[in-house]
Amino acid sequence: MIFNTPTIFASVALVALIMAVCLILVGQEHKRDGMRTGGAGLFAHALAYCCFTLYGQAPLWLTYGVGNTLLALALAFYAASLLRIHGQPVPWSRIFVLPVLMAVALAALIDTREPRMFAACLVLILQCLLIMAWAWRYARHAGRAHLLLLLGGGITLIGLLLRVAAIASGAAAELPYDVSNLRQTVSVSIGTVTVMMFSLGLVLMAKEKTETALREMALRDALTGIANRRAIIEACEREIERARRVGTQLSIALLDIDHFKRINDSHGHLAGDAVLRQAAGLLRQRLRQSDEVGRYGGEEFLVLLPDTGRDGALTVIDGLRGAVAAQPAVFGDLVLPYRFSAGLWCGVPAPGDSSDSLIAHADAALYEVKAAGRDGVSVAQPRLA
Ligand SMILES: Nc1nc2c(ncn2[C@@H]2O[C@H](COP(=O)(O)OP(=O)(O)OP(=O)(O)O)[C@@H](O)[C@H]2O)c(=O)[nH]1
Repeated sequence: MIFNTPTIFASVALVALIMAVCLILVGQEHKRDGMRTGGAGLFAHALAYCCFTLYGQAPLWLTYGVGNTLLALALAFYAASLLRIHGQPVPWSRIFVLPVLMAVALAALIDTREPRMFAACLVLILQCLLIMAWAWRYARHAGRAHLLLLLGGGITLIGLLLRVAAIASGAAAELPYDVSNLRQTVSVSIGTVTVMMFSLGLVLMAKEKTETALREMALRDALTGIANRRAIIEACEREIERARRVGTQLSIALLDIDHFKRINDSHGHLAGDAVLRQAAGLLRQRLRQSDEVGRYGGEEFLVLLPDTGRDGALTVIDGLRGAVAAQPAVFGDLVLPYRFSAGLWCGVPAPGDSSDSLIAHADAALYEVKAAGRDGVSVAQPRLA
């Protein structure tokens, strides 16, 4: 089916304009999430296609030169939007090199036919490749929205390569923007795919990014930055299940800072917060990557030591106690020494064991240490077979 080429240009321009207005309106609320930048790209896209619509009725420098430069500008904004959505700094001067190159090349080659067409396609191809590379690099871990950019970029690339092939094979005369034939219908309709897939891809990417950030926030303790109670209990369930399945040892340690209330009462809540932050940082720093630590309660931390039996766990806890003694917390000019007590459960989880029951054993051991004067470790008694 062959469509009238200027009509396709006008339709794409209208779609791009509507979507630009939507994104710019939505982006007002969240200035840094890349929506307004994406909207600016769509606006440039719409203007570019308006220029193409006028082909044959207005000067070539406007319909071809400005039109293609606006299209390059649109792709530059899409690339910038992608970076903004993923919290990356936008290298504005480098991003605009390709649109500037397009403007300069078309100014120099506007009176030629094949060279100017080649130059325009080449710059757009480079920009598509850049968007695809950045979508792959920055977005693939957040979800699947990057696939839309990869697909949209890929289809646009195919369209551009078909144009290059047509120009190279001497068919450039069939490609002016006011000629309607099958080749033009296919090639120009691809512009619709670019607009739809890039804009939808960017919006979904922003959504995925926000969801990832919310998920992270829901599992982090705001004060210390380590896992919160919910996250560490989930991790505990996972480790219990894994240790039971594989039949390996697991140690669960409940650490509680001694007389923490006194720190708050003597130096204020902010000093207490500084102690909690320092303790959390120290635990994270001293433990292995495969170990897990989370804030279980006010001044209580839960530590999971996979593949670690009683002796190993006692060595780890002694190491932590030594580190805490050697590195008191600091709050302004204040040096705040602190100690902690630890209750441990160690063993291979049995079928009925859950995080609740094993943490309760560690808690009972911790209670013994507190009752015996604090600043020590106790291991829950192994269950009788
Ligand atoms: N600064 C600060 N204090 C907190 C936070 N969460 C809980 N606390 C305080 O931690 C204190 C815990 O007090 P207790 O449960 O009596 O424990 P403790 O003083 O450490 O006594 P022992 O555990 O028996 O050694 C309370 O005063 C809580 O207000 C927090 O996020 N920041």
